[in-house]
Amino acid sequence: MSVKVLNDKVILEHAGSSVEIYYYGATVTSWNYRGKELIFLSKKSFLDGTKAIRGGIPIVFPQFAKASDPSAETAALPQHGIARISNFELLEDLTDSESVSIKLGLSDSQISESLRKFWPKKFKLIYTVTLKDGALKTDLTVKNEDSTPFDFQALLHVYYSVPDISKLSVEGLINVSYIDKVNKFAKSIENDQFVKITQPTDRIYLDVPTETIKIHLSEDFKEGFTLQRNNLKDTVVWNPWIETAKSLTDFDDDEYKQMVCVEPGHVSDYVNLKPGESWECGQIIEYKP
Ligand SMILES: O=P(O)(O)OC[C@H]1O[C@H](O)[C@H](O)[C@@H](O)[C@@H]1O
Repeated sequence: MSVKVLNDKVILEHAGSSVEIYYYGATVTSWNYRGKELIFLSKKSFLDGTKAIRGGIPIVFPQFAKASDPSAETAALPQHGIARISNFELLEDLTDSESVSIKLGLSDSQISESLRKFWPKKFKLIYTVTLKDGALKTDLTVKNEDSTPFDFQALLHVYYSVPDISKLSVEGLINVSYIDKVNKFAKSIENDQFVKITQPTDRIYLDVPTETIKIHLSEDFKEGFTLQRNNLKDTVVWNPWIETAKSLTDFDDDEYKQMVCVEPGHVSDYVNLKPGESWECGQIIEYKP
């Protein structure tokens, strides 16, 4: 069990597994389970802090996508906000017999002037990443350190590594309403118990009541993940598929076959946080080999 602190990232090791977290965006870029990589990271991703990391688990805050309402407080921010393109600092590491974890922090004083002017709020983020045997837990706390309330959205943009997209299915979304971003933002209801990805997919599932979402990697449902969400009511499912993959400069043309994003978030409206108050959310991902 150990925590290795390097110049650009921290590596957690526990029971033959490891997790890598870059300071840039506090982005988890790898979860290696006893020799097997479980998290997708594009081979064309930038890792030098010049662009958001393409893959891993970027943190979306305080705005998901671009704000649709031009009067939103976060409307001037770039796509997916500030967190994924800012350098977090290591606050502490904590280990016990069952897990190893670190806390990373980001305050408004640590973000660039050019970003701060788009959202001039005083805030603090604390992000805790915990590795257990077969489980990865990530928790985010948002603190309002300003003198007035502010609005925000938050999402944990997990890119799962998928051996073969044609065998993948996501379970736990049946009967849930969703906004279909690839169909002019039309609202639909999910009819499938096992959602397959066979085309460009970009859906915001709203107010998902399911306690555990399952991501099946194999058709016999043996290998896969279970996802438990804390205080994240919505879930985005994204795969760019062929044409969008080709248009992304930091994503290889064929990589859409090896990934799926299942992203718990609070994105269908805003959280309004009062001065001095904190808001917490998180996820626990368990891997079943
Ligand atoms: O290309 P990015 O800014 O990293 O966004 C990647 C994707 O994130 C989310 O899944 C959104 O729902 C998609 O619309 C978006 O394309």
